[in-house]
Amino acid sequence: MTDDSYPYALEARGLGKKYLRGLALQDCSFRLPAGTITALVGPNGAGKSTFLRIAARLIRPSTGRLRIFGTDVTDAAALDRVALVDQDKPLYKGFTVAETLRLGRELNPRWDQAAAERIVAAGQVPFDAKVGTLSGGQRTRVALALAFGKQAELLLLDEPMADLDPLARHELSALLIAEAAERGTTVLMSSHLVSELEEMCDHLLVLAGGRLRMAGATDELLPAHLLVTGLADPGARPAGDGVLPPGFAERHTVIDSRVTGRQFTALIRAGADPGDQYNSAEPTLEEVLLGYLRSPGAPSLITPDTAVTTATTATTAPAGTTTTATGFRKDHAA
Ligand SMILES: Nc1ncnc2c1ncn2[C@@H]1O[C@H](COP(=O)(O)OP(=O)(O)OP(=O)(O)O)[C@@H](O)[C@H]1O
Repeated sequence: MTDDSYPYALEARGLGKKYLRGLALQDCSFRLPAGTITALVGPNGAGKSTFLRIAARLIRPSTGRLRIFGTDVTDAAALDRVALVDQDKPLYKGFTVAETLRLGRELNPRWDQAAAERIVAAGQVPFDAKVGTLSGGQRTRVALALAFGKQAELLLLDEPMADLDPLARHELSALLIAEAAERGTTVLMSSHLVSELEEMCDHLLVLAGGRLRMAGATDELLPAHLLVTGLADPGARPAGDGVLPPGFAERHTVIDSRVTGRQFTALIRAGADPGDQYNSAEPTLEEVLLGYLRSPGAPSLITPDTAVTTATTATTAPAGTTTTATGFRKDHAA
């Protein structure tokens, strides 16, 4: 179960990954409090799967460090505490569902057979069916059953609901939240389905172009922004800051702006009052996410509970080397 004495499930400092084709992740620094359910959001190719695969020890970071409940990810001890449900859901096609769960039981000393069976049974997946004959959604269910059976403290889910029908998605999300809440499991899940994220997640991590754009609790991030609408500058081009009234971009940190007809809409950081001549309201999660996804160059926002001090973010480890937690622990122990 979760180590109550260690407050952070994940702590990344200057984390980066370089593939032969280029950088997939660069200089990511943040921490996620234990017990949170976090949405990992970003456009295609943003680096989400790369981050999840580093956290699951499937690939090594090229730079920086990642700690899992205080243990460096390069330490094999971190593996017992983490389960990843990968986009590809690699399972043995020739095994039946029951044999797959038996394998899980034999490989994991803390195996919870009842939890694993509950997840399979809720989808009426036959225990004697071969995995290779299951639909994509049924395979997802078996992969989630394996992850929950393992009783991992940190559950990493890479687009877990993508191939589920809406009913199954709804039922499985509820089951997942209930199971996670009962055990205090920390969940980090990537998804493109904002409605699903809104229901399930209390924290957000937004990546774009391999860089961290936003991190924090949703109930802090949303009030940190305002969605402002008003009359667009009539002489302006219909794109970018040009649509905004004169001086607006100088007075506010503008994340994204658009024009529809004669109206502009701007997502800005809350702070200076935009004034009575505009309508302003707290944006929804979808409006904030769309704003950051549309404007990858916008200034990033990392809330204090997810920020790490920058003193050691420059620490790097060459690809393929084993890092130790020593300096990191010193700076970071709560
Ligand atoms: N094994 C690999 N070798 C080379 N490049 C890779 C590899 N895996 C990923 N990449 C590249 O790294 C970048 C990030 O990929 P990643 O799969 O992490 O993105 P993602 O955010 O999960 O995207 P999606 O939403 O499409 O799943 C992409 O440009 C991708 O092409």
